Amino acid sequence: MQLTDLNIQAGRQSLLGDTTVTIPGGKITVIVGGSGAGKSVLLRVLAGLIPRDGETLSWQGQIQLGQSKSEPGRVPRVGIVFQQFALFDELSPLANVQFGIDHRSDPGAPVSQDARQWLEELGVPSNRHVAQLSGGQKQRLAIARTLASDPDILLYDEPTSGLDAASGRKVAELIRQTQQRHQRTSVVVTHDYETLLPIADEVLLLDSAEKRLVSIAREDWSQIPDRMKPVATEPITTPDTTIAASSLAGIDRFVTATGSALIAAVRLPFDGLPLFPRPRWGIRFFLHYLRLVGGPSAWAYLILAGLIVGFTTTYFTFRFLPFRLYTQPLLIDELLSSIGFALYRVLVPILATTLIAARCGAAVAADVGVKQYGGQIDALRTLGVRPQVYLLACVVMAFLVATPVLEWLAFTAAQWISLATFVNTHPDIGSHFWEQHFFRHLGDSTWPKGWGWVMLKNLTCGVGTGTIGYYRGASPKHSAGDVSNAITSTVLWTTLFVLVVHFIIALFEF
Ligand SMILES: Nc1ncnc2c1ncn2[C@@H]1O[C@H](COP(=O)(O)OP(=O)(O)OP(=O)(O)O)[C@@H](O)[C@H]1O
Repeated sequence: MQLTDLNIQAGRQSLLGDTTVTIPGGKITVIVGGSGAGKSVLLRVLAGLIPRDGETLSWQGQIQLGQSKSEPGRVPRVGIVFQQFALFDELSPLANVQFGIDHRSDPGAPVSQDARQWLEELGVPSNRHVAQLSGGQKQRLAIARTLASDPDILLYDEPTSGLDAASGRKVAELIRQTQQRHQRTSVVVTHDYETLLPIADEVLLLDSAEKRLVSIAREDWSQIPDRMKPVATEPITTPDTTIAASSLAGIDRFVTATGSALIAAVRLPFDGLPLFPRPRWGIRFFLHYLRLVGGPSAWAYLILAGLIVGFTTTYFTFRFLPFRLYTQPLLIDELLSSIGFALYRVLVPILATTLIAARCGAAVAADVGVKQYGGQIDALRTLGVRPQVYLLACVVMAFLVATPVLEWLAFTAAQWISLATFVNTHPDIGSHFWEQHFFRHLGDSTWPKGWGWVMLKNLTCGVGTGTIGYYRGASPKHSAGDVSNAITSTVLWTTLFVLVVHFIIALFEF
């Protein structure tokens, strides 16, 4: 791997200036440096996770990754073992590794070993949930998943951090063994030089005073502790949120930062392509989001909402009718058909889509936000998967299916309670009269007149809610507070979006 004139900035602070260095292929290079020197940022630049013109982090220069070992013309795959592991928590250890295998750099190449063999090789129990694994086991699982995806270059970010000395040595040994067995170019960044220098073929020091990567000859390794100095940080400038309208990256950043449903909707067909590199993972993610958006807890919400609106409209319309004794016999059929019309075309759609926007939008923002904060979205990228393909496309499809179903549940409940209320308050008239008139303005009770308008509202609100939730969740997250802010702003934006959609559609509908 060849780095030429590499410059990296974090805000106004320069982390690396005009650095030219070669990282030897097929060997372990350990990059050491003081805390805050920029080791993790450098690794993320090498992994392709930081755009050149990022908001707070940016870089210039050339990074030549060399040749792919399996296919000389192809850009080499860079795999990364993240400091915080970035495992898919909702999947089992076995499924985490299987995901790596299914998205390996060369899908046509034979699989060297199956997921169970990878877990056995790296000593990870397969019968436990990811959350129940120890730090060392998670670290080994992260290594297994990355190796299973068959990268050409393997990056390790602080692989021994958070481990005791004995576990740290085991992980170091494991890196050495896997290197010998699988012959990958490996780059390890660490400040734990005592544990990791013994496995190094080459050592580079990220010299924070010189802002350079300096190669340290083996005979000088003993001087490393003295040359590693913690770095005084400069304040990070507030990002300039100006939209670079001309560049797609600028649009991407704007959409991610604001969850702008309109722009996202225009981009949606492009974001979703190619649809699912591996269909079975697409179906798995789709079912995950379908459960999240349209699962039984959502049914309870919508049925309850339908019951409330169906009861109040039917009961109070007749209860507070002026001069009821005289007017009711004249108006009762008209009122019933108006109630049916208002419930079907306006009240239930608004109530249902607003509830879906708040509840399901927040659920998606939380799910995607945690994936962003926990590094799972970056992990997807380094496994060669565009997160929009599995996450955004599946979120939107889940909303397309769930929104009409939830709205139908709410309307069925509203219809049922309206009938029950009417029969109870007008026992002498009965249910047949209700049935005749409730649907009078709607025609058929199975495909009522105007179902196309209702569907348009449902689908527009569903797609908008899903995209806003996704993009708010996927915006950069530096703390748990950012996840919480994304959820709050999703609720604000999705409910506003839904109300605006209803207002605009109503202008054409009536
Ligand atoms: N997303 C970001 N936006 C702005 N600045 C950042 C960002 N991430 C890191 N930095 C800054 O870049 C500098 C280097 O951070 P980095 O995490 O790479 O340090 P490190 O060498 O890995 O340190 P440590 O060993 O303590 O983990 C720090 O000053 C940090 O504040």
